[in-house]
Amino acid sequence: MQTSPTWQSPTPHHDSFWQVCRSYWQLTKPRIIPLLLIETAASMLVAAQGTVEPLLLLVTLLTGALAAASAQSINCIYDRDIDFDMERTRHRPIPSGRIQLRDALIFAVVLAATAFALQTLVANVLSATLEMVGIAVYVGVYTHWLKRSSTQNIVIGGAAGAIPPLVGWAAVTGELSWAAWLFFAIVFIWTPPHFWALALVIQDDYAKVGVPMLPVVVGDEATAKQIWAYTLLLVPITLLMTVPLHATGWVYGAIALYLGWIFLRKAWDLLQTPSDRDQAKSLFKYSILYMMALSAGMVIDSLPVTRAAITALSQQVYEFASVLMPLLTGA
Ligand code: HEM
Ligand SMILES: CC(C)=CCC/C(C)=C/CC/C(C)=C/COP(=O)(O)OP(=O)(O)O
Repeated sequence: MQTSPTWQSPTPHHDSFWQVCRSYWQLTKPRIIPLLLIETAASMLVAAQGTVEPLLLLVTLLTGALAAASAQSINCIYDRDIDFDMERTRHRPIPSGRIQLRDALIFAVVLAATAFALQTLVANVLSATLEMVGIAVYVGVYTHWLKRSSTQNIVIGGAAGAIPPLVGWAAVTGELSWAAWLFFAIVFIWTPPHFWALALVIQDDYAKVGVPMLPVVVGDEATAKQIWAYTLLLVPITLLMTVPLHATGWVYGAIALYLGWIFLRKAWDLLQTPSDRDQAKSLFKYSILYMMALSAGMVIDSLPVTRAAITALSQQVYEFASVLMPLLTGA
């Protein structure tokens, strides 16, 4: 691993117990984890058609959080040099010396081992293994291999963030279906617009430490074009959940279409003014809301109460039509 010449292991701190807990909490980059868990839960509910055993749901979300926290901790160890050099990340626990490398590594290994053991015990070995694959892809493919060497770093490495839906599906069914892989594809295609919108805003930081994030290398306009292309691909892909897969119904289909329309409009606006940072920031924020709402749409759609309401409604429409049609046709 290369470390920049400015980084030196800082003098250890002598913090109180609660300060130490806070530092370990920060090491896990906790603000990103809830969305990964929302994806996992949505996938579980779609797989189980609305009713999941509470213990299975709880344990899968807990182990998912532990695995993601482990992955982020290892990322913080690996990236300590560039994190020290970037304003935005300088105050993270390792660059600021609040957590030592060895302690962070032990913490990450304990989290991963606990996640694997608990998930195998309560769910199954496939979902537990997928969590470990998530860590391996984020650390090995994204952080080590691509982050510092390719503009496609977050496209290929972004596969890590798309693994939670696979974990959720496997936890419920013990296998991976087309619908599980489609949910994976949705997050995979969503990641570039999500991250590049933010990267447009914070590109100077990445440029300073030589990380070749797309806008740093190709500029604002080419990045906005890529964002537009991925968004254009994303919206129809989300609809495949309903037709032809029938993993979700029309309620989700309508929600996906509405959310996708807003995403497309925002990506289009950015394409018109690629260097408008407010536009990029707005798209980044919306991308998070989009993924939350899309997952919520899947959950609402899969609930037994929604399914029952749709069945009752379509029966009413059918009855109404069978009364109306003879009147209209004069039969
Ligand atoms: C390789 C893929 C990804 C990269 C490089 C990336 C990068 C980032 C960065 C740099 C931030 C700003 C965080 C900060 O200021 O410390 C962020 C925010 C965020 N990311 Fe991503 N992200 C990726 C994929 C994902 C995925 C898959 C999810 C979840 C499904 C996700 C969810 C979030 C959320 C919820 C935030 C907002 C956190 C906040 O409240 O500040 N990201 N992302
Ligand atoms: C199933 C499982 C365990 C999945 C884990 C996947 C995972 C942790 C995805 C998170 C992706 C992410 C937020 C990257 C941040 O990039 P960065 O670290 O380069 O950002 P930085 O510039 O803020 O350091």
